[in-house]
Amino acid sequence: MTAPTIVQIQDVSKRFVLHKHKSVKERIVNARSAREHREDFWALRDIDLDIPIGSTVGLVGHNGSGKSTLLKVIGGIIQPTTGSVKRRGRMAALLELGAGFHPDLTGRENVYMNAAILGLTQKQIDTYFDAIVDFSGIEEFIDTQVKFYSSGMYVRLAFAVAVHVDPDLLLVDEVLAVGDEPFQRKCMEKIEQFQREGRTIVVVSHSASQIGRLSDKVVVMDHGRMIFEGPPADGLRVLRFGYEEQERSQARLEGRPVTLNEDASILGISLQADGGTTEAATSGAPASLAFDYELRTAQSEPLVAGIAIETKQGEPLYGLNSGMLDLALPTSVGRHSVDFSFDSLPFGAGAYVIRGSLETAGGKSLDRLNPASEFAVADSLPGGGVVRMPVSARVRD
Ligand SMILES: Nc1ncnc2c1ncn2[C@@H]1O[C@H](COP(=O)(O)OP(=O)(O)OP(=O)(O)O)[C@@H](O)[C@H]1O
Repeated sequence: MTAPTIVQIQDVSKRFVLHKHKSVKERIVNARSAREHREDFWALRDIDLDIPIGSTVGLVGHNGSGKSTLLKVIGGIIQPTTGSVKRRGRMAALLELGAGFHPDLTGRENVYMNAAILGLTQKQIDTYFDAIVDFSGIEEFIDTQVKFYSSGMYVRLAFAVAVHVDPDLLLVDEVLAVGDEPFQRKCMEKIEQFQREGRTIVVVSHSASQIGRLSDKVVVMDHGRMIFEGPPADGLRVLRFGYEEQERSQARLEGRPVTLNEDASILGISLQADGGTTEAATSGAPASLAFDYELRTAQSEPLVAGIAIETKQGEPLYGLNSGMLDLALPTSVGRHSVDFSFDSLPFGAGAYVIRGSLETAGGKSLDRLNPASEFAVADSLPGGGVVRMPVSARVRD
């Protein structure tokens, strides 16, 4: 059974018309036809997306890929050129700086105006007002016109209003990055509270760790198109390495047919412990990574095998290649294996992803496997965080 949706986006595209002014010279030369040049620009193309009630969706993508436009379309702040958006429930949106507040009004007046726009009655706003100001931490400036606010103060107040109007759907666009560290933490805690309360959140962020930590689902935008929708770890990998690479590696892991590079391919990279391949390791115990590759053409240049270990959210933890160890790899046709051995696995309890690359010493990529495999670590050493170190302690005095 699929969860009921709070937002349904069907076949949405958004076109902007760009007005390109000709250069002065062109205008003089073609004085009579000196009208400006209009050009269509599609910021969103063919978007279909259902957002289930109670989910947190992270919108990611490179600059200009259409994340903010999609968020504004979801929020009804801009209308799509084609397609439809259905939304239910009360919505609060924290979009780019400058949207929402009137510069000439004071913080207090803006809180009242903003909360009223979001559907609160005068009485409800009176009830929430102190909590809003308290959360924002800017009570000293509440009677100052917001045009004199710093961007951090502005975001503090806007976020405080957004989270106190009891929204079913909260839209957040990057603005959290503006606040200082303690305020960001406070916002994250509030967002986590919203998640526990079953509210729906759509967040645009360039911070992979924020997206990885918050989202149940990631949508990757690329040139106005949605190129991926799925688990955050996979989405973040698509963002970093591209859709093609993620798809290819996934297909290879699942044994689906893919066209391999003619010359060489990585057959697999797996964790070895207690004499066999495993997906379960123990922190502090010895472990090794077996890197298996096949050459179909003999290589004239030396080869370099690279491995990387990351968290499931794609945060890099460790990288190594055979070149750093001055290890000469076989370059003849056939299957070869390299073992990277570690005396003690330094990771804490959690799930980790291995990826790898095979290239020539001159930097030509022969193959990449990303992800190559995953493993889970169980703790045996005391400590917290991602890293575990053998430790002892004694009282000196
Ligand atoms: N009002 C507008 N008129 C014309 N073009 C626009 C308008 N709004 C956005 N665009 C264009 O649409 C594209 C997508 O913009 P959008 O702000 O959605 O990207 P984004 O993925 O949020 O980028 P960023 O990470 O840089 O914030 C950009 O090329 C942008 O210049």
